Amino acid sequence: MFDLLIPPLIRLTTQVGSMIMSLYKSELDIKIKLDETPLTIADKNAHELIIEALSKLTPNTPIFSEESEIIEFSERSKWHEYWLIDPLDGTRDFLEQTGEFCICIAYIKQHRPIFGMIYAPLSKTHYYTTDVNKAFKQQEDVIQPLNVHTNHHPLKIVIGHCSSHNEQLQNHLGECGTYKVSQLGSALKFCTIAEGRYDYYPRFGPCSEWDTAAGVCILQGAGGSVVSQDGKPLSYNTKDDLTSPIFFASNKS
Ligand SMILES: Nc1ncnc2c1ncn2[C@@H]1O[C@H](COP(=O)(O)O)[C@@H](OP(=O)(O)O)[C@H]1O
Ligand SMILES: [Mg+2]
Repeated sequence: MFDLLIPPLIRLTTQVGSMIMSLYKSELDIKIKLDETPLTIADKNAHELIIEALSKLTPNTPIFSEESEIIEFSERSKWHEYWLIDPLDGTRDFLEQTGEFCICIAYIKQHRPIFGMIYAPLSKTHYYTTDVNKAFKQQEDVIQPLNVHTNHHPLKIVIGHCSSHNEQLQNHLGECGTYKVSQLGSALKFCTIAEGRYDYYPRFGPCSEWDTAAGVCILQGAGGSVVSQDGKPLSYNTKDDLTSPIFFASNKS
């Protein structure tokens, strides 16, 4: 199913990415949401374009986006399969003009992501999985398989920009031996492990199911994994609350 959907999804995300780039570095009104993250016209337009296109591609599949109206768990719990979207992940980085933002599209089945696509509009790079759960990177029509790297020495760790003061993270890093840490915005962190550029991404700060689903699937396809503190894979659409737990994304399967 996804092998057939990949070409239209690449066209869609490229188009949405162009719209996002047309607003990059311009002065935008910023609304602060309840979770204290910013919202702009770029997030809203991206949401609308993606919902419109996905509704045509798979008319019978529910779609849930970071910018959707709240859908109560009593309703969502009836879904066995659905699209889970972050139309613009890394809005803060988009506004701060770091280039570290992306579009995330995941397909969830029985509480697990079975397809993921991430598009980085600035570098015009797609990352996606296929029907046989392999992961690929596509840039200017060059397609390369994604494979994690064995641990670098020192260990190459990637974290979010807002994470450096997180006490739990600092304690955890203290147990990581010799490492070099870099900061990067958005779900592109998962892609950098899938590409073999980094080894490990521990996340203690808040984030939501739409922030992780596509990245988890891509990293798994590249031979890595994402687990919560109990060592189990992350589950989706199992509760009222949409926040993701503390997790550890790594180059280990
Ligand atoms: N206080 C908070 N509560 C919930 N999610 C938060 C948050 N602060 C940041 N996030 C999530 O973290 C994402 C950014 O990740 P990172 O810090 O790794 O760059 C944001 O994505 P959006 O930009 O799509 O809102 C947002 O969903
Ligand atoms: Mg996000």
